[in-house]
Amino acid sequence: RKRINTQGLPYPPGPKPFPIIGNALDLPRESPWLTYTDWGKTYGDIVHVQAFGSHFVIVSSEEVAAELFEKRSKIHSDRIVAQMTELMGWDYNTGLMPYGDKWRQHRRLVHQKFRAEAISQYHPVIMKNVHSALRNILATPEDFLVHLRHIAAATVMSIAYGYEIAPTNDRFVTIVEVAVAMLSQAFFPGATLVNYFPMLRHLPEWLPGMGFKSFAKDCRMLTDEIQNAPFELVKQRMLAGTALPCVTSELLDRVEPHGDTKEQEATIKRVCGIIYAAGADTTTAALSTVAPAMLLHPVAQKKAQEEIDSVIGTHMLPTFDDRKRLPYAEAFVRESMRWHPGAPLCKFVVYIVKDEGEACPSLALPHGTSEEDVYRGYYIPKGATVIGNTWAMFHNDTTFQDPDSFVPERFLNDDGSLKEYPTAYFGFGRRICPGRSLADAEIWATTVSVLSVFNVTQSKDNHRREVSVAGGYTGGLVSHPLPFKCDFSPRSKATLQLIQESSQMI
Ligand code: HEM
Repeated sequence: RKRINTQGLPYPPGPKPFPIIGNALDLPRESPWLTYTDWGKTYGDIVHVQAFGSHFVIVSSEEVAAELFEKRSKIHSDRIVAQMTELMGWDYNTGLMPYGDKWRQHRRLVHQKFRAEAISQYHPVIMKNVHSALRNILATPEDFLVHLRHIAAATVMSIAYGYEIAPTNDRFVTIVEVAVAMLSQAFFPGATLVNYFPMLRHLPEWLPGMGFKSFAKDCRMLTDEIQNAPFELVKQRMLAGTALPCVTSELLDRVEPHGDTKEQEATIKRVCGIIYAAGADTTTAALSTVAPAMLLHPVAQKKAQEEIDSVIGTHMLPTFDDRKRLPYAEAFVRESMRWHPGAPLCKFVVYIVKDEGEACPSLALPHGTSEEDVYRGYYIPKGATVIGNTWAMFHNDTTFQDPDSFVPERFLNDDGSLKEYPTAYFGFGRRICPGRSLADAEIWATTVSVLSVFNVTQSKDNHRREVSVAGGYTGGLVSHPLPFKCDFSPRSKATLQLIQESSQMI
């Protein structure tokens, strides 16, 4: 299909396309962020590639992101839905819906429940789950990643469904993890031919090359279950009078009996299904960065601990009321987010955590254009996929001097007060993550609580030699650290007691 450049203007610069297939052979199936970053260095902060008539624009600077995603948000807030997304049943997801009335309706509901002013109602559940993780880390420190990951899933399931997840292998959590992993394999351009040639979906499954069909069918069963299973559980509990207050029960209470109740319930199912799908795995990935951030940066770790000790003392665990009084700890949290941005639905490079640490690139969930646009004299067609390269923005040395180093001080003014914080971590413009205040609260509470009670250090072997940290991050739409070893030791007798007694604090 040929797309006409109606304005006769050049596309933004990029690698030279071949006839018909365009840059299809250049588009990487694996680790696209590496190639995109190289293109950014070669061609500039706005790059264009095309494949089989589909156009892709890659944005590598905050300046271009602000112009396209903020100032021109009316044009740059669509999503280009890959065929596989739909075939796998992921199109129920607010984040993957095209810009329009249905998206607005879903987004409004998520916003009502998760806007910044609404988050304090969730502080107790966040702290309860953080404290429980501290006790679990004390009991089985070797499973610290499991315990940190539990915080996100437990919090979001409690908020969405009033449901307490099992300590391990929870059924609902597992379904989301598997379905997100499947999406991550099939979502990005170049993952499968059906994303370029939608008509392939009509060919029979037994033909060679049609493996995507059974893959999509398996995933659809999971995406149906994500929406239905916890929703039905809440309905049963409401009938039995045992439901705990949660987003699902509150929205069900507001169902208009004289309206289309089926459609209203379907909307609630989709919205709550996405809170749990968008909010668990992403936050988990961010929380998992707490340990490498502390382990690899002992000086910053100690400085943050000294601040916590001097402001709160060693006989109390931090609370949200302390947040404003801990600027260095806040800067530590922000630097962890910059150093390893954990945007969802993005690909990260697998990296080895060496002593000095290496960062992971990420790409935020791509936007799409609903109209053609002209920027800096370049033509951007309607229906183009516009990708904000968060990692490139967080790791450019103009904004962040020596970007691969972990320096919390970069977020502090000379007087110790906090500087403004770049928000690209949570995406851009009208599609910016509506759950960001909740996620931010969880990341802060977890980091500061772990800092307050534990020293995180390198593990030692039987000969008391330090075990080198050989870990890394998984690839995929959401990236998690690969298992690695480190020691969590209570900082003192007082902090040991604090952890042990933390269950009585909320
Ligand atoms: C550390 C955790 C999280 C990160 C890094 C993150 C990041 C993001 C990013 C980068 C986007 C795409 C923004 C864009 O298109 O420009 C997004 C969208 C979204 N996020 Fe999050 N998120 C997190 C947690 C959450 C939580 C806790 C929730 C739910 C309560 C949530 C719900 C959503 C939804 C519904 C969308 C789709 C928004 C839309 O397309 O309009 N996220 N998130």
